[in-house]
Amino acid sequence: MIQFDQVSLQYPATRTLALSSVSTQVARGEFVYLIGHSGAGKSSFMSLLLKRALPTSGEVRISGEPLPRYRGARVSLLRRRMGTIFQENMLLPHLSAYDNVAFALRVTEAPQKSVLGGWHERVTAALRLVGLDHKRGALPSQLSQGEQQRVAIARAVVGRPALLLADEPTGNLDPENSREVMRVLEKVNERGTTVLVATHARDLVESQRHRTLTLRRGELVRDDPTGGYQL
Ligand SMILES: Nc1ncnc2c1ncn2[C@@H]1O[C@H](COP(=O)(O)OP(=O)(O)OP(=O)(O)O)[C@@H](O)[C@H]1O
Repeated sequence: MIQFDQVSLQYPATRTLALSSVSTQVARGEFVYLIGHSGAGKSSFMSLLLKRALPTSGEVRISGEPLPRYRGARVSLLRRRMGTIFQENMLLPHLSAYDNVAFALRVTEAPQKSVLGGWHERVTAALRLVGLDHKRGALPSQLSQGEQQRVAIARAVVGRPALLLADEPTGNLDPENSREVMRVLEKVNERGTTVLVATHARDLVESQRHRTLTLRRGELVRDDPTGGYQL
């Protein structure tokens, strides 16, 4: 699903070397944590996958295809095949939980295809997956932080992405809500979506174990298939 081959990323403005010769692969269907101190390069790793940044050297491939070959409309297509979740859930404040999820489907799918696909069923299924169908009419301000983050997950997966990228998805949450969000991400993974989670949440990485990649000052220093939080 993801292949990094000797990937380095240096930001031109500051000349910061955010990633240094990183090589790794993530297979379809895996659940992988990306950990490291602040500034270690986790978000930069994600930015390359979203083609928000280009490697200074080396190659990033998704589904076997080098990312630089993706241009224009194909970049949009690439992003549609990826769901994203960030620390700030960025829900639209004036739309209900249901409409936030439906809106995502509307902007990512061709209209005729969506009609055939049954929007309503898909939005309902996504809200059920995160356990919030009963709150479908609530505005984000009427939901707890944890519930808002679960709506954000529903929005990220309603288009059935092959890959879900989550950058600090539990950053704003208390331990109970954090565990719940991680359980929902595991459910998404069980349905076949490859999940990559960049996180500082030691407790979660320790308790809900998955393969763990550790970055240190831009270098990939550890790849542990059994997981555990060791920086
Ligand atoms: N747009 C940018 N321009 C210049 N330097 C950047 C940019 N984004 C990140 N950096 C630098 O690149 C390095 C890696 O940053 P990155 O955001 O990838 O780390 P991180 O592991 O995600 O950190 P955190 O856990 O704090 O979010 C840091 O030294 C950072 O200051």
